[in-house]
Amino acid sequence: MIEVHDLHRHFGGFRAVDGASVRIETGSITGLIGPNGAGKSTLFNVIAGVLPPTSGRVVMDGEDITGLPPHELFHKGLLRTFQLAHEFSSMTVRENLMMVPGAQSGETIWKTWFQRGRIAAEERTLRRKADEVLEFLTIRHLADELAGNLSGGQKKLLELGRTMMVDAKIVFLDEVGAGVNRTLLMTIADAIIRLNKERGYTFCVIEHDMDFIGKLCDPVIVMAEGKVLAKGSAQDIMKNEAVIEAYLGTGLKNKDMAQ
Ligand SMILES: Nc1ncnc2c1ncn2[C@@H]1O[C@H](COP(=O)(O)OP(=O)(O)OP(=O)(O)O)[C@@H](O)[C@H]1O
Repeated sequence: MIEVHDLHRHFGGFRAVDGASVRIETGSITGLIGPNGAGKSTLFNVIAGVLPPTSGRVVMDGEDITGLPPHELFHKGLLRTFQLAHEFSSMTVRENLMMVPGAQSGETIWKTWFQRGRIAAEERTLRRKADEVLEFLTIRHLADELAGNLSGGQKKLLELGRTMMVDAKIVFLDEVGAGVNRTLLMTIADAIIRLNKERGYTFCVIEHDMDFIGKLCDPVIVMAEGKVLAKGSAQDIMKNEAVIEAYLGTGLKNKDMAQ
């Protein structure tokens, strides 16, 4: 479980996150929504160690993890997905999975230098694991494709696949649906649900598409102006007056909330 206590993140005098307290229960797929500029990504970045907080605390399973750098959180099983780095686009999909830090045994180069047989065995294991991940995500046929040639949605699946190469416990997904076609979006939703049900992953998902949020997330947390405005089931949230009010005038509400 992740507990965020009275978190603030200011940029100069601007309060991007302004005293947010949230709880992400183990085993949940928690949605994080809110109008543009509500502070969702900033909150994510503070939890995932990408940005230090101005004040407040982040606790994971009882342990204070406030301000820990991403690689330490990574070893604790807390991962935030990022768009594929540019340099990985010229590698194949399978190679991208095999390169995930921590997926290897972590031996020093010096030791492995004398154990080439072992490296080969480790590479076979990694390759098998990568292929299992691709199978799970229904993109085995893309194994030898260059990552740079994937569509937006396929890249999202690959990002998800990278979290499966290590023992992720909780995964933060930012704007999964941006630029992804409907069919692929539902493939991604299915993969998230199966990872949650079959492998015990906890997810926290930022997304503007309310169909996607409604299909996937319970509970849904709504942020506005750096604060938590409401928390509840997707159905309740869509009926909540304060939430509707917060979306009014942003142009988002009409498209995404009024369905
Ligand atoms: N590095 C930064 N420096 C200054 N202001 C920032 C910085 N990062 C974010 N902000 C501001 O903080 C506010 C919250 O941004 P944030 O990206 O967290 O919102 P969001 O809810 O994720 O919005 P969106 O849905 O548009 O991505 C915005 O007004 C943004 O301009």
